[in-house]
Amino acid sequence: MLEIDDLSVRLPHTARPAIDDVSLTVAENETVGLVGESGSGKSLTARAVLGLLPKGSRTSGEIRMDGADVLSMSPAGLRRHRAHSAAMIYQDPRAAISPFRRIGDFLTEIIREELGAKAARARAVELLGMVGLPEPERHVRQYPHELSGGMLQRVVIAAALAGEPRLMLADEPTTALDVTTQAEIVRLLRDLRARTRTGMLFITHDLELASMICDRVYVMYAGRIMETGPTRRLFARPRHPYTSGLLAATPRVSDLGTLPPAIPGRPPDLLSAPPGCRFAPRCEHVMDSCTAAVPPLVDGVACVKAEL
Ligand SMILES: Nc1ncnc2c1ncn2[C@@H]1O[C@H](COP(=O)(O)OP(=O)(O)OP(=O)(O)O)[C@@H](O)[C@H]1O
Repeated sequence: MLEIDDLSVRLPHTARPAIDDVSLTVAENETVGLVGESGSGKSLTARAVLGLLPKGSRTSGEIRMDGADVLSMSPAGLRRHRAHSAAMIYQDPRAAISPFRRIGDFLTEIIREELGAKAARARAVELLGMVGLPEPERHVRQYPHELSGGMLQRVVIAAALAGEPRLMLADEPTTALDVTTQAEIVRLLRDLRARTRTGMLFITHDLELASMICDRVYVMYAGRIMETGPTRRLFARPRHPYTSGLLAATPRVSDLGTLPPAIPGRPPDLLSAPPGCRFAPRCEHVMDSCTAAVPPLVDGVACVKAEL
């Protein structure tokens, strides 16, 4: 359904591409994780899928949604694409909804023209029911400040579903919520996928969360895919030192009182381009050949050591 081929995106005044030769697919009814530390290029990848890259970006490669080339779509084509083929769920629901608009108006924004006011309102009530809100008839008349963060995130998900998109792009959809609400939203996304067959690209820095919901995972670092594979295999037997490092650094409640080992150092910013493997400066297994050339992704892993 979604096919990204060798996508590179370079932002103005930077030393290396923010997205560097990324290939990624999402099939119908599949949930795919895009995981990595802050600044690795996850959000930018989602924005590229929506045709929403920052001005002045230089792009190469291809993004196809059901065969249609996203990067060459007209403005009208892109509007249709964002409503009906790929819809975004953002991290912070309070930032996504204007505080001055009623929930019903927000929800019917993209369908009002097509359906007319009355049918759009009925659809808004139906959508709020779909995402498990208790009193849809009342909620459509309410303003955002009258709902909790978790309820508002359900509204944002309902809005994403309004145009019956084929694909949902969920960018850290639970990060702004407390843990109990996080679990509820993850459950909702899982249920919706079973009911609607919508594919999902689930973006997160949280590996545990990815393991709960994703069929496959791509691990991204400094704009490149370091490793990819089925979730279960990736977590049981990580092959890239970065994936192992991320897994080891994930805190677990059972390890009470001990801090997990963090990966030393920080990811490179866009003004530096370490030669060869981008992760080499932080890698405990680094060898001379690591800095000689960028290791290609072979058989799901981009690491010289994994090929030995
Ligand atoms: N509009 C923009 N202008 C300039 N630089 C940008 C812009 N958007 C993203 N970047 C830069 O591109 C890189 C990738 O950012 P991106 O937001 O995709 O990372 P991320 O993995 O989603 O991280 P986070 O979890 O912090 O959002 C970062 O270095 C970021 O500073």
